[in-house]
Amino acid sequence: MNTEEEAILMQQVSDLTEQSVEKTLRPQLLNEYIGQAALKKELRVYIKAAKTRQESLDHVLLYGPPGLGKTTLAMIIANEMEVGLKTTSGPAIEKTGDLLALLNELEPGDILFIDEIHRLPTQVEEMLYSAMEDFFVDIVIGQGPTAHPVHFPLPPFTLIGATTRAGMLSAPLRDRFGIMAHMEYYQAADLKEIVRRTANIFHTSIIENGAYEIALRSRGTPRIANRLFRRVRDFAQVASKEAIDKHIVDEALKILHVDKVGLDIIDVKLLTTMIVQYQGGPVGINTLAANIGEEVETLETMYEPYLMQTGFIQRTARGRIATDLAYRHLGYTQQNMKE
Ligand SMILES: Nc1ncnc2c1ncn2[C@@H]1O[C@H](COP(=O)(O)OP(=O)(O)OP(=O)(O)O)[C@@H](O)[C@H]1O
Repeated sequence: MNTEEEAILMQQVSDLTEQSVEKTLRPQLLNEYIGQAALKKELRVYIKAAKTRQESLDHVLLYGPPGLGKTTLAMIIANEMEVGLKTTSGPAIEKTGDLLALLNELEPGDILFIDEIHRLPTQVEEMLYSAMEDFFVDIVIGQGPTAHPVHFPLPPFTLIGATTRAGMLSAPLRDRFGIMAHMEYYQAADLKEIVRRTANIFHTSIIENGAYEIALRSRGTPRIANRLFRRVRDFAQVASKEAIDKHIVDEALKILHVDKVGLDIIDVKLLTTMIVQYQGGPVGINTLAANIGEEVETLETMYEPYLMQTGFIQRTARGRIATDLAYRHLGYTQQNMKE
């Protein structure tokens, strides 16, 4: 095995470890799901009503930035409804036959969870319309003169779609979801609770100010909070700290280049490029992506939403602009000079 193959294998092992850690950390019921109070309250009503009527839950669209707990929530809904769950993702369903195979396996009331639903091929998406609305699909079997339509009834089921890009969903698909659930970035107080819960699962002591400091730097995102917690825990272990406190969090996150408000190297690179090379903008996302060597989609889904939410950049018709807050945060004046 050459060095490149070894690096790929190591990355795969690390991805698998991350995934299995995520599974362990997933809350199972709404009561254990921290934050998103308004959404949970709504879901409780819909779940209770559907169960009382002994009907399947209406189709649910979960949308919002990555790592906020969409997959977790889909699993919780299945647990609360006490039904089976089949999980897949948009890119994994390549042909209508793939979708049909999934639909065919559903028991009455089951949930089909499609992550990244905005990436479904058009034909597959079109097949979903009648499946969602009237629980049937019409397919054509055979080719040429022998081709004939077959009507395929389905059991009532719930489709839960998750997307980071609700705007990319076609109107006919979007309109077939009866429950639209917008996932919000988490408040620091909720993230602190998530960090404490994770510490508990890992049998690690954490002091209030340590959990809060991780929360403040987690970009409102549980997945990031859990990841930072695990890295800080490594530093605490090597430093033989009995409990994680703010001091060790500060030290570890300095080494990891995560700043006081959670910006990482790429955020800083993005803002600095806007300020230094483009006088704060407006500048197009393609230009920015090319400049800092990242994919446009990565910038649009992982970085931009948080930078906009926290007021570091604004989106205008002519491109992105860096705000005064961004200048001040990075120590620049409006003349692009480091203060
Ligand atoms: N409200 C919450 N309370 C506790 N832990 C949470 C919560 N939301 C998410 N998590 C944890 O954060 C991690 C990421 O959650 P999840 O995979 O559900 O996110 P996601 O929104 O589906 O992300 P993506 O769309 O990128 O797959 C999981 O380990 C999960 O346990």
